[in-house]
Amino acid sequence: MPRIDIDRLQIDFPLYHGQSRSLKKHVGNTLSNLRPGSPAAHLMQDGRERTVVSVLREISFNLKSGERLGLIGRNGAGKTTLLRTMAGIYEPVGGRVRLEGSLGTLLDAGLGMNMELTGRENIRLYGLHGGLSKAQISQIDRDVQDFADLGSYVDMPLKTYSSGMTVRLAFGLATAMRPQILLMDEWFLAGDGAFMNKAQDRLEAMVQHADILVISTHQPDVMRKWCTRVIWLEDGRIRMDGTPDEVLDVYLTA
Ligand SMILES: Nc1ncnc2c1ncn2[C@@H]1O[C@H](COP(=O)(O)OP(=O)(O)OP(=O)(O)O)[C@@H](O)[C@H]1O
Repeated sequence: MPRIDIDRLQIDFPLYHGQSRSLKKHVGNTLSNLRPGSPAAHLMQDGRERTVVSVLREISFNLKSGERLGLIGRNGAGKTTLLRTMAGIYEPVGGRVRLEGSLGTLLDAGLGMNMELTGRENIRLYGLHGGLSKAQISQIDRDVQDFADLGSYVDMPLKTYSSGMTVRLAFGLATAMRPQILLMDEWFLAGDGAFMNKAQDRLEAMVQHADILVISTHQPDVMRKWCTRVIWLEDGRIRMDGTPDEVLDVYLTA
C-alpha cells in the first residue's frame, strides 16, 4: 500500500560560507533589526558556521492510501520546498522522508525531460524509465500526442518548443502514467482557458486514481473539491492540520 512518512523534516539552504566575515557581520546586524515573521528572520548559522536560510522545521505527518492532502500558506511558507523534498529533489538536512509507491510529479515543466531530444523521443524515454513494455509505450505515445496536440513539433527537439507546448507535453506525460502518489504544484492548474478545459477531465481522472495526492494551491475551491486533508504551513512549520473545512475556515479569516 502506498504511503508517505515524514518525520521531523528540516530543510536549510546555505547562503554564505563561514569564511566570509563581513557578510556574517552584515547578516548578524540585519538579523538583530528584523521583525519576527519577516522571511529573512530565518537566516541562521548552521553547525559548520555557514549562513543558511531555514525553510522547513520540524515537519512531521503521515499519509496513507486514499488521502489527498492540500498544502496552503502564504508566499514563501515552504509549500514548494516540501513538495520538492518529497520528490527527492532536495535532501533533508534533518529528519526523514519515506515514500512507498510509484511516484508522479507535476512540479516543474521540463523536469526529467531532455531538451535536445524530440517530443516523441522524450515520451519513449519516459516510458522506458517507468519500466513500460513496448506496447504500453506506443499507447502512451498516442495518448500524449493526442492530448498535447503538438502536431509536427512532436519530431522536433524540445528546445524549440514554446513554454506552453512544454507544459502540455509534461502534463500529458505525467498524467498518462497513473502513479500511486501524485505530487503537484498549483501552477500546473494555471494554463490558458482552452488547455485547462481539456486538462481538467484528465487531471480529475488522475486525481481520483492516484492513491495519494499532495497538492500545493492558493485556491480554496480546489482544496474543498479534491482534498480530504489540509496542512497550513506558516514560516516553514505546520500551523494547522485538519479537514479542508476546519483549516480553510481559520486560514481564510486569519
Ligand atoms: N534554493 C533556495 N535558496 C535559498 N532560499 C530558498 C531556495 N528555495 C526557496 N527558498 C526560500 O524558501 C522559502 C520557501 O519557499 P517556497 O518556494 O517553498 O515557498 P512557497 O510556500 O511554495 O511559496 P509560493 O506560494 O510563493 O510558491 C522562501 O523564503 C524562499 O525564498
